[in-house]
Amino acid sequence: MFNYVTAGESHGPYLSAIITDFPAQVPLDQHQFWADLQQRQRGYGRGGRMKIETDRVQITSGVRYGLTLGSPIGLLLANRDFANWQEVMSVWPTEHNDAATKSSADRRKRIVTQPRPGHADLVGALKYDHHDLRNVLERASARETTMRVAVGSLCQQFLRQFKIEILGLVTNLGPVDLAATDLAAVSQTQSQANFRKWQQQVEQSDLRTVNPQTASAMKQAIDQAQAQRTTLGGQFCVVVQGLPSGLGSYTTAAEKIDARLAAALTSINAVKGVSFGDGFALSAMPGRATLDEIIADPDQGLVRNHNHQGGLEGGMTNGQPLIIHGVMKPIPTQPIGGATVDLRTGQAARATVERSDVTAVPAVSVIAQSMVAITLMQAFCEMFGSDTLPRIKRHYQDYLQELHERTTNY
Ligand SMILES: Cc1cc2nc3c(=O)[nH]c(=O)nc-3n(C[C@H](O)[C@H](O)[C@H](O)COP(=O)(O)O)c2cc1C
Ligand SMILES: C=C(O[C@@H]1CC(C(=O)O)=C[C@@H](OP(=O)(O)O)[C@H]1O)C(=O)O
Repeated sequence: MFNYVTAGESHGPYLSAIITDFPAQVPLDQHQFWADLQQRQRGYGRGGRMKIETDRVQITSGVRYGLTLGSPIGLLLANRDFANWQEVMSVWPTEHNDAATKSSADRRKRIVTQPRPGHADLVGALKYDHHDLRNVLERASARETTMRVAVGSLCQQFLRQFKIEILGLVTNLGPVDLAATDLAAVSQTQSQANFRKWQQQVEQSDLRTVNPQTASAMKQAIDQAQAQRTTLGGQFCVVVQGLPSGLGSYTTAAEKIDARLAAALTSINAVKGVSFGDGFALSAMPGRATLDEIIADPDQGLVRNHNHQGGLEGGMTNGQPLIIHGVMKPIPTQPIGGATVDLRTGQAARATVERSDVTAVPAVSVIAQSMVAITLMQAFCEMFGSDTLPRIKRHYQDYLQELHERTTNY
């Protein structure tokens, strides 16, 4: 089955990934690949690290002359910041990595013993018996999501072959909301050309949102948070157009596509909640107002009068646009540090503070878009095969034809 694994520490020499069972004969566009990676880097409110890095991930195997081969696809990216961390992040022993605990030596080695609340530091150190918390935080960092966006970009290029388009956008940042009508304009877009326009608008906005006034209010909120030496969270929405009905399955818990999407999105650092369609608002609605009623259309087959369920029924896509909402907590690292305990002494301390973002909600909307692409491609290949693109296309066309006949000929 199509799958992937990533490796790499935030300030280590490289990030890498291996994708297995990506179908053969899929044309890939290198510029689109890099443009998707750039989207993750450019959001307003990020810290200094994004100025150091240029995430031009290299494809090292599995692709020849722009076409996938069906063999494992290797991805590799050198961390530019490693140049400043060669000693600290050395793979092999160096003269400084003995057990010395003098504070000046610690500073040189950047040993971390004061766990930051809101991070993996404390639990990770106890679980894996690390005494330098850097052994935890380097891998727990969201730097790893670079590789997920790289994998997701290839998945989006595959899905585009089937006219499936995905867009992640920011719908809230701290105190500022995108108006529900603005979001509805995106999620209810009918034509592919218009959806493409929304995609372009989001990609050009450094807040990754669709209303310039909202974007500028969000920027002000970020500037204010920075001036107040704190951070902000927010919300995002991922909209998918052009999906067939039937991805996922009601038959087993593991196959339910809503469960798989929720797992994929909550696997992103700092994402604390996910909902579908009208989501939490459904609880306040009378049941009769929540139905996406079924109507027979002589040309299109069976259509719906609403999309309260966000394109999902019974753990399967139902052919309506997929609408997923997610929430990101505020960046946990605070410039003033949080109260903690030094694990070396047991004394109260302030958490270690390293350079940090003020917010990363625009980046999260890109990562979420990628995770949705990965999850949908997995379900798609389970249903239609994963050997070659032309064969998958034939299976897909057969299925669409079958659905059309079944829902237009009575
Ligand atoms: C794109 C992105 C950038 C992030 N940048 C930072 C950061 O600069 N500083 C920080 O403390 N946390 C940052 N985080 C959040 C932490 O990675 C995350 O909160 C932490 O690993 C703990 O995971 P959890 O919040 O899922 O429990 C970022 C997350 C994402 C997705
Ligand atoms: C490196 C990235 O994000 C990082 C995610 C992150 C964290 O704790 O998650 C902390 C910061 O790391 P640093 O201390 O190196 O600046 C962010 O910059 C990235 O998104 O590529």
